[in-house]
Amino acid sequence: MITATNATKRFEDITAVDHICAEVKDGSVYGLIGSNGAGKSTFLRMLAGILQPDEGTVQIDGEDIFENIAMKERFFFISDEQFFFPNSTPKEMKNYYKRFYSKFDEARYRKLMNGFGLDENRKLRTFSKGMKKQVSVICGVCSGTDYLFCDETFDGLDPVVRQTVKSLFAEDVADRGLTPIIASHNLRELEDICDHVGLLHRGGILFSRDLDDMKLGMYKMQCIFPNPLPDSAWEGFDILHKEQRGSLYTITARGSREELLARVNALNPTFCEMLPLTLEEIFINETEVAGYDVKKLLF
Ligand SMILES: Nc1ncnc2c1ncn2[C@@H]1O[C@H](COP(=O)(O)OP(=O)(O)OP(=O)(O)O)[C@@H](O)[C@H]1O
Repeated sequence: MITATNATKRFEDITAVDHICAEVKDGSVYGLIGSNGAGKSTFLRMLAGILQPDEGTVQIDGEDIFENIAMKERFFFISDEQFFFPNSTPKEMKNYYKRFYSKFDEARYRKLMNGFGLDENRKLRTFSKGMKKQVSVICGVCSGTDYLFCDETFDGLDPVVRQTVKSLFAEDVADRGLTPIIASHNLRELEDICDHVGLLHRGGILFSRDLDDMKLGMYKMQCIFPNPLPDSAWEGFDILHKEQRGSLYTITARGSREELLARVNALNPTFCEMLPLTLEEIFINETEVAGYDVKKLLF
């Protein structure tokens, strides 16, 4: 398990990460969301042992990460600014990682390189940004580490590759309990992969939730009422959001599915359906309730 306790990092007068406390459970997919400059990369660089916290601790299974050689084999960092040796090829990078990561799965590396249509003997400097990211992802998942730290990993990948990469991560989470921590400024990007999201703002974690908990007991309903309803009709509902366009009402409310349906049906709609909530909607609703305007922070 990864634990950050009051982790703080300053660059002269800038506090990039400000007393972060977070726990990342093994086998979960943790999304780290935040606007530009929120501190996501700095936090990941602390997790990867590149930066030493000025205050607090960042630990894996109770052991500090910084300058802990044995710990380095437990994670792979797919940095936003990827590092490859000058003039190297994917094959040379793979051989380097193989020396470093004892569980490196070469057969899988070959399969994935072929699957992605990448030439392992071509110089990486001749690869596109997206192709370089693909090589990093392949090396990352093949390294057999417990943790994968991803900084804007989906940026620059086309939609098909993005989905493939998400599937690869999901496979490893299910098969061998991999724990990816994915930093992104795009909540939508994490919609279908994360089970826990932390919202970082000005170096601090503003909000951190399990998505299952957030989804539980929150529903969106679209209903048509032939006649306008008085506001009093909604009394007794725990409404998070209400929108009316003519006879169409879109309501987001807390409660059990059955209870909400029964209440709405008692108002005699001509039509009513339950719609799935997007991660963005859940987050906006939850943070609004907590007094934050997340739209200003992320969009
Ligand atoms: N090496 C550094 N020297 C000085 N300031 C730094 C350094 N690295 C980061 N910072 C500052 O720390 C703050 C957080 O930066 P960081 O890169 O962690 O944000 P981020 O959330 O990853 O942003 P983005 O989404 O734009 O990549 C910013 O104000 C940034 O200018």
